Amino acid sequence: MGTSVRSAFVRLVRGVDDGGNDGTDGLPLVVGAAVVRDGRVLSAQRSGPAAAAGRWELPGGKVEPGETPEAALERELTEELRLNITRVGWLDGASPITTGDGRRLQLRVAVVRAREGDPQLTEHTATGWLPPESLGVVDWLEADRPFLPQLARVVAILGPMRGIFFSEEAARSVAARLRTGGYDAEVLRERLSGEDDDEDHPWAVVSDAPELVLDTLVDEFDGWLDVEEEPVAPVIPLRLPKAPKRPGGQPG
Ligand SMILES: Nc1nc2c([nH]c(=O)n2[C@H]2C[C@H](O)[C@@H](COP(=O)(O)OP(=O)(O)OP(=O)(O)O)O2)c(=O)[nH]1
Repeated sequence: MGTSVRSAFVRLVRGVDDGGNDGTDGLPLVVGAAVVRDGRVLSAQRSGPAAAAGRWELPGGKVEPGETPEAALERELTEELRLNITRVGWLDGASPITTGDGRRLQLRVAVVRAREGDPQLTEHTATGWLPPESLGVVDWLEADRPFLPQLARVVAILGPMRGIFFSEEAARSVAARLRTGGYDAEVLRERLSGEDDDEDHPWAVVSDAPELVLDTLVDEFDGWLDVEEEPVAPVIPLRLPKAPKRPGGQPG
């Protein structure tokens, strides 16, 4: 990608970050992971402090000084639940948090995949996998609630494939075209602010459209298809009989 395109992208992302009117500007960041597996979202029940104990959250925690939000997510998910994650994209928006001792923070949420293995409890008292239509059944921390409608839509359509674009405009145009064609489509932001790295993907369109449809739009809007690798099931050797089976073993 050329420098001018990249810096335009960086400005674009920063502009979106700065332009928010949700009162979260500049507040220290807490990142939460919506781990999605088999169409369900992992929720985790807090063990403390007293005011939050028993309530549900997206596993994660505070971003440490000098740490990227992505690294913080990976660290927290390993520490708290022993899960190795890959990131799918950041949901839009940030939500203000006021802690029990009066500190103000902001919550951002990423949709992630966990490689393999079940979550192991180290800090939480329980975990549960919620289908998108039942996200509201648990008692979420306040800051998580604004994300639930968006999260439900993304989970409902999250397939193994998505289109990636370097401009928000392209991603939103593709999503609009898909919706016009009768498909569901959501735009996810791939990172919080412009880090200059060719490997980083700025905007993703998640849709239930068939590959051919998404592929055509990806070509037209100068993006590419990102195919999520599905875990490969282990091959269990079949135990085949060595001879034809006949009742009583008699020749037929
Ligand atoms: N992890 C997480 N914290 C959330 C969510 N929603 C929400 O309001 N919070 C609040 C609870 C806490 O006040 C704060 C995050 O604190 P934490 O205790 O999880 O963070 P941490 O692991 O970095 O903790 P610490 O040991 O540094 O205190 O954000 C959420 O979905 N996930």
